[in-house]
Amino acid sequence: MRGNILIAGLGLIGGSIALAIKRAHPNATMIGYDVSDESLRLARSLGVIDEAVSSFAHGACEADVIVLAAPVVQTEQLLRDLVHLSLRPNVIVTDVGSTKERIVKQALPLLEKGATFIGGHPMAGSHKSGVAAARAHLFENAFYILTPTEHVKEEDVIRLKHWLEGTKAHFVTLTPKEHDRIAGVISHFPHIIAASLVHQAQQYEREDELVSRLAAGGFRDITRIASSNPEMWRDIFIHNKEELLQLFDRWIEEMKKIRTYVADGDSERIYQYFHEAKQFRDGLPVRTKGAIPSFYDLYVDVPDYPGVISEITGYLAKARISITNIRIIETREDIYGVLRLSFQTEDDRQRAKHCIEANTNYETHVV
Ligand SMILES: NC(=O)c1ccc[n+]([C@@H]2O[C@H](COP(=O)([O-])OP(=O)(O)OC[C@H]3O[C@@H](n4cnc5c(N)ncnc54)[C@H](O)[C@@H]3O)[C@@H](O)[C@H]2O)c1
Ligand SMILES: O=C(O)C(=O)C[C@]1(C(=O)O)C=C[C@@H](O)C=C1
Repeated sequence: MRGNILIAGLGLIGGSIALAIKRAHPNATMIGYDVSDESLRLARSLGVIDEAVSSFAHGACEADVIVLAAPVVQTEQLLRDLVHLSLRPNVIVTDVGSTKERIVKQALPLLEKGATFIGGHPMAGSHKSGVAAARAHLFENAFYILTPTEHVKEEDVIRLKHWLEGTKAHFVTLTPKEHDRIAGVISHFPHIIAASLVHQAQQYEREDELVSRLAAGGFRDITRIASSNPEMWRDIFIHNKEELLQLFDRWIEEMKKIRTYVADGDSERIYQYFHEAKQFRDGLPVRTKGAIPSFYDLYVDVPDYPGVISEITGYLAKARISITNIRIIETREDIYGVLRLSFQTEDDRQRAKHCIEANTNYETHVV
C-alpha cells in the first residue's frame, strides 16, 4: 500500500514497527519524529525512516497512519496534541504502549472529533532500547493486542492490520481493562520482581563483594529484564497502578505461604510448590513468542579451552547462519562446558546443528 506513516518515538519498538511496515509495504513513506535529535539522525542513517520531521504537528498533518511509540505517559501528551491538529480525514492513529486503559481514555476526545484511534500493544520486546536495537522480525509470531472501542469501524481495524502485516504477529482483540489485568500479571509485575531481586543482591553485596561475582545463570536469567529502560517502566507503573497494587497484595500473601512451608521444614509442601510451578511453566506454549519469549536454542558440549567460541562462531559465520545470543553455561575447570547458541528460527537452529556436527566432534543437543 502507499501512504505516509508517521512513527512518533523512534526507539526499539517504533523502529521495529517502521521496519516491519516497510518490509510489507515498500511503497509507503516512513516519516519519523522523536524528541531526541540523535535518535532521529540514527533512524535516518540506519534506513529505518525515509524522512525526519522536527515537529510532531507537521508529521501528523501529512500522515495516513500515525504510530505513537513513546513511553506511555508521553503517548498521552501526544494524544492531547493530536486533538488540536487538522488531520487527514481517513487517518488511523494507533500506539504500541504497554498499558491500554489510560491511553484509550486519553484518545476519547480524538474519537469524538471523528478520527480513528485503535490502541495496540505488540507483546514482544527486549531489555534493549533505542533505534539501533530495532529489528523487522521483532514481533514475528508474537501476540499483538488491539483494543478498538465501539466507536471504531471494523473496516478500519482491518486496514490497520493490513498496514501491520509485516510484523507477522498474531492479532488479538481485548478490552483495555482486560489487557491491563493480563499484562500486569505476566509482564509488569514480573518486572518489579526482577528489579527487587537485583536490589536485594546489591544490599547483600555491601556485606560481601563476592555476591555479584558469583551471580550465576539462574540469577542472570530471572533478572535480565531489570536491565530495561527505567523511564519506560516508570511510566507503566504509573499507568497500571490499580492492577499492580492488587498484584503486590497477592504476591505478599504468596510469599507468606511459601515462607511458612520453609519455616516449618514442610518438605512435602515445598516439593509440591515447585512441582506445580514446573508443570504450569513447562505447559506454556514454547514456539510462539509472547510475554515468554521463545528461543531456538542449541546446546553444544565444548572443551574448556581458549578460542573454542570463535572456532564455532567462525563455522557458523562461514555458513551465513546468524546467532541471536550466545552464552557459556556450567563451565568448570577440567570438564566440558556447555555453549548455548540461540537462533531466530528453527531452520537456523537445524542448519547450525548440521554445520557444527560436520566441522567438529562436539556433541550438540536440542532441549
Ligand atoms: N521495550 C519493550 O520490550 C516494549 C515492548 C512492547 C511495547 N513497548 C512500549 O513501546 C513504547 C516504546 O518503548 P521502547 O522500548 O521502544 O523505548 P525506547 O526507549 O527504545 O524508545 C522510546 C523513544 O521515544 C522517544 N520519545 C520520548 N518521548 C517522546 C515524545 N514525547 N515524542 C516523541 N518521541 C519521544 C525517545 O526519545 C526514544 O527514542 C513504550 O510505550 C513501551 O511501553 C515496549
Ligand atoms: O523480553 C523482554 O525483555 C520484555 O520485557 C518484553 C516485554 C515483556 O514483559 O514480555 C516488556 C514489555 C512489553 O510491553 C512487552 C514485552
